[in-house]
Amino acid sequence: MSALQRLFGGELPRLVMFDLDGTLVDSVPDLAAAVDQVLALRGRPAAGVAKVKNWVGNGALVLVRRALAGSIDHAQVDEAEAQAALADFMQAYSGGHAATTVYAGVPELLGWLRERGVLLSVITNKPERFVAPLLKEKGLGEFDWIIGGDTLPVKKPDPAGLLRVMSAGGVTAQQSLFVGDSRNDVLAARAADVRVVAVSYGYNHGRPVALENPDLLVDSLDALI
Ligand SMILES: O=C(O)COP(=O)(O)O
Ligand SMILES: [Mg+2]
Repeated sequence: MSALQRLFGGELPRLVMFDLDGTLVDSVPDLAAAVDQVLALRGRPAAGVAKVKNWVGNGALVLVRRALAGSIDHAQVDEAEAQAALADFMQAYSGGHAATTVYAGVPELLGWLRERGVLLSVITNKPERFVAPLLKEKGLGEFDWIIGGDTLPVKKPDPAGLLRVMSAGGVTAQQSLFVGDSRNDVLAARAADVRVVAVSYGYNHGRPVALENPDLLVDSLDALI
């Protein structure tokens, strides 16, 4: 029996919802390049991949606020300045996803779930406009529902995206799984009463995601099959 079936008492979930950045794709190289362009426009030194990796996960506005602050704590950043930087970021990140790569094990799990008729969704805090083009460019195939960070009035850790998708699919929380890399993913899944698998390789603000107490922690997604 697969690890996924073990987690569901011998059955398969009917719906699997995935986080995107740090779970399906390693997108930090392109995110960092866009952040560094925003900083360069302001005459500021580049942040680089290592810092940006710890700043990703709360959406584009928080990412640029952290970049302007130069730290994960962005409380002091002026809102008008942040909005101007966000506009520059959206422009810079539209440059494409050439440096973004799909994590090992992802195509295998997606193919395995599709063969079994499991419903699939992506629920990410990345702005919605970037999501479908990125999934297409990386050959990750069709998902039944995509929710971006600006699709709804709230984003993860709020469970609204998960609730919306489960309702659209006519699927209960018991029949659903969330797969993510960060605290926000675990909190959103818990708030929706959905089981959650975490991947150890992603971005969790510099903190091991095991500390967030997922139901299962895997080093690669093909460990589920
Ligand atoms: O844009 C972000 O903050 C990261 O999004 P994620 O929810 O796909 O990890
Ligand atoms: Mg993530």
